[in-house]
Amino acid sequence: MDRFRSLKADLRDAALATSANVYSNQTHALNQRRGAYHHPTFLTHQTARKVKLIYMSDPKNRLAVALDYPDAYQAMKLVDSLGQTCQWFKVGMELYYAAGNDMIRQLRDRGFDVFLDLKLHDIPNTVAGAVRSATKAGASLLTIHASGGAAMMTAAAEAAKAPGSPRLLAVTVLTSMDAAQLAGTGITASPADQVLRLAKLARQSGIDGFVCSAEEVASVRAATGSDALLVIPGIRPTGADIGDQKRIATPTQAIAQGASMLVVGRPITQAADPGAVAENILDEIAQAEASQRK
Ligand SMILES: O=c1ccn([C@@H]2O[C@H](COP(=O)(O)O)[C@@H](O)[C@H]2O)c(=O)[nH]1
Repeated sequence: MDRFRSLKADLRDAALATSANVYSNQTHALNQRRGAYHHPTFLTHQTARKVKLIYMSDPKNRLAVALDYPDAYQAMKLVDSLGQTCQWFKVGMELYYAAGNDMIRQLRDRGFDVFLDLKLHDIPNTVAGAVRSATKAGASLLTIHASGGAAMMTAAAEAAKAPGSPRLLAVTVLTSMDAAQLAGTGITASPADQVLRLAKLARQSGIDGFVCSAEEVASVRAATGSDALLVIPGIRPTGADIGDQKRIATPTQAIAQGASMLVVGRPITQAADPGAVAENILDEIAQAEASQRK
């Protein structure tokens, strides 16, 4: 019995590590050539007692830096200051509306992966078209709002079946909202219940990536499976300014709860030494990951 429990835990950890590594058709070959990330390496040792899965995952694939800047110059200044410390950059509305696809191209030309956080929320036909346009832009991840409903998410998922499409992430309840703010929009469910409801709806609509806070990640993981990509903003290293975020966690807490990838903006971008903060977060991710494997 113990043998099976241990194997199950190994498989769960391995699946978790796999889900943290997001492959897009467009960037996969390039990344492999560059060795920019290590796919989880599975070495199967058949021993008399059990099958052991050993894997390596790269913490760099579990951190996306939010480039919330008003122009490409400031964004690239931060990117360049980080050198090769980080692999994933998130381009949100502020930067995309100012710099457009050229911003994505610049990041990709430097070998980085792009998470396009546009939080699409419109009628199904319009969102499907936006997914097709974002595919041409070259992002690896793209967000839509789960509150757009099942028909909208199904249309987005259909559009994202085209080769080279980004993997879709359904944003559940924004991490800047608490129960009172949610109630103000007419939703009387707790953030935890509403997140779970929307994640299940997204899953049924063909979406297998979700954005929620660390407070809900364990229940979303349980409901959506080990292959789901759970992306968590509202990350605040100990002592960092909370700002407008409400449902927050440290990197260690988020990984321990089952996050696949963390999104961190201001704690890195507003720091006196962004590279040092990013490295500390990557260390925290590596340590949290290691203690999960114990
Ligand atoms: O629920 C959500 C969804 C997206 N975000 C985005 O993540 C970053 C967080 O930035 P910080 O500076 O670390 O707060 C930002 O780009 C948001 O648009 C989120 O915070 N919550």
